[in-house]
Amino acid sequence: MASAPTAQKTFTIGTRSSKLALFQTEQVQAALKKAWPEYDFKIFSKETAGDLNTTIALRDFTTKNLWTEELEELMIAGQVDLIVHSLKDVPTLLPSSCVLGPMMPREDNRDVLVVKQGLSYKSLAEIPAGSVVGTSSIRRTAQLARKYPQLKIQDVRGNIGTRLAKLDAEDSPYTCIILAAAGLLRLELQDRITQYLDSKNSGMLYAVGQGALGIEIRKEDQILHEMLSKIGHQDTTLACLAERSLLRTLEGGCSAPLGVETEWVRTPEGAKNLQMRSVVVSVDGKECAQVTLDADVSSAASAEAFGVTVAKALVADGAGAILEAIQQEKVAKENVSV
Ligand SMILES: NCc1[nH]cc(CCC(=O)O)c1CC(=O)O
Repeated sequence: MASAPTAQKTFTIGTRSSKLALFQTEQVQAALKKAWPEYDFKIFSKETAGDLNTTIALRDFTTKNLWTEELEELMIAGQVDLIVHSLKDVPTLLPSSCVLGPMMPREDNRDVLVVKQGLSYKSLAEIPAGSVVGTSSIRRTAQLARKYPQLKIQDVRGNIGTRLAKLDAEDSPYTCIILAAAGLLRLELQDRITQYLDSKNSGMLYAVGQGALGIEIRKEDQILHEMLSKIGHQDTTLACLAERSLLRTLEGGCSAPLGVETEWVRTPEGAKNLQMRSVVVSVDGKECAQVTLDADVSSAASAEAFGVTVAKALVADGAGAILEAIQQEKVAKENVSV
């Protein structure tokens, strides 16, 4: 019998208290319990600043750590041992004493179209010109403006249930909204998915880390690192590290209009490579930089290096100017609102 790595018997998992966050955390709890039955894993949930603020568009927040900071403080203080996040919401730079552990298999990474109840459109291409699409994501807004300029875009905030209710309300301005497949699938709302969006059928790429869970631990916590390795999935971890390295290198943070699509592909020589499609689009959809590359990625270091390579290629294709323009507009806005 393998020897137990620690005398600690109970581990506390921190999470936001939204339905989706709790559901995801219960999945991690169950996987850990199965892999390490001799230990107990209890859940501590907390509403974060991000949950409490549902009126302001996300991109207008100046602090990037809306969803993560308060839980990180509790972990650094030792009150929780690990934190389960939607990886998409985890900033690319973590506090120096925190790291992400090995990642569990990723859920579907794509965005999806959800059409208002009672309407029969089957795809983005079928939505009539002038219809309103609900999204508060600058990435979705920019890509829609580029590929579907005939559609109007309007903010829709709140958790998944709230957004669906806003879509379906009788006096709703929206014909459809765009959401991540993962959240709907985890909440067993797959019936609401009208169309899965990808590079081939709609040209819509997803957010860095989308569909994956980020499990954050204290950097020195070798024991939890070892425990998480047992439930981790190398292909997911490496793809997500590469995506996050790309975003970090572009320095766009969560408000960058960056879309990605990673996939493990066979090279003509039979090797397994990580392929990354990536796009940076200006908010009005008029400028666009895009790059597709693949590389032999077999370690965290090579995943990070690949992300940097893709970032440099995107900048060479014009991404730098697009991001700079967005940054300048943001600074101008902040000055006005003071
Ligand atoms: N930004 C909010 C958010 N963060 C994580 C998810 C769920 C899907 C995931 O795990 O990526 C969502 C909702 C959405 O974008 O539709």
